[in-house]
Amino acid sequence: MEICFSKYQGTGNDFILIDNRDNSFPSENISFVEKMCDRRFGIGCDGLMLLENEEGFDFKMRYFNSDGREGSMCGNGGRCIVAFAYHLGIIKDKAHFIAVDGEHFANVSHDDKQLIVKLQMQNVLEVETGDDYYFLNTGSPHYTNFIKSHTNFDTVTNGRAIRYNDRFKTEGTNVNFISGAGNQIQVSTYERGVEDETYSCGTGVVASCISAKLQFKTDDNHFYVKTKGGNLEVVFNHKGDQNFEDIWLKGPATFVFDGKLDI
Ligand SMILES: N[C@H](CCC[C@H](N)C(=O)O)C(=O)O
Repeated sequence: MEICFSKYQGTGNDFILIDNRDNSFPSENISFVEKMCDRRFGIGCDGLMLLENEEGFDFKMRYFNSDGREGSMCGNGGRCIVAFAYHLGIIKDKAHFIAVDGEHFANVSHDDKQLIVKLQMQNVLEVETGDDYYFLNTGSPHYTNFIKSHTNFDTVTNGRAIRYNDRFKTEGTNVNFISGAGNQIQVSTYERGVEDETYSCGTGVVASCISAKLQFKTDDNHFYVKTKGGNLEVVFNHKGDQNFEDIWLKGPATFVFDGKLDI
């Protein structure tokens, strides 16, 4: 069997995209998905996505972490699958799709050289606030904490210590480290399911902006975020307390190459 795929990246968070509208992809085969995602024995990516048909929507997004297991929502992945649907001609400049965490709207635009996708994320109704951390779900679970500077900061070692502590070792969590102030922050993320630092994490960036809003008590609802792989913007409506609505994640979603795999 031949599998056609496309590689995309959104601020360095990279994905394999497969048009599975005919349902031919062996998605139950965890070790096969894991191998496709492997950077040495496969194509290489942080996650793999299937674009499928769903009545009432432009498409359905199914997301797999690079460990081969179907995961929770992926913000950069959501932006990339919208770009993929745009290139396939399934959508024009607007998308309405369904993912594991519910329905999403998105808009596609261009800047001088790339495709920009703005994706609406689920509302956040609850933020756990600890002495030195926040913990919230933006489609995926995110632990966030603030550091003085990213210079010489070891995201992998520090992230792994939190992800595998007694609280999180079974279910796992993504862990974000935030530096900066006000509405301009830098974020690094240790991702569960990849079990490594990724260059950017969309749901993590959203969680970090909400945490920064609560931490810095700024009036701004428009955040500018630097990640290892590029810049993202987040806007939301803070309804008060822990209640955030109309959350949008915006940034480039870029086609890298197409390929074919014989299995
Ligand atoms: N990179 C993704 C997050 C994937 C979440 C996944 N690692 C998990 O929680 O299992 C993003 O852009 O939002």
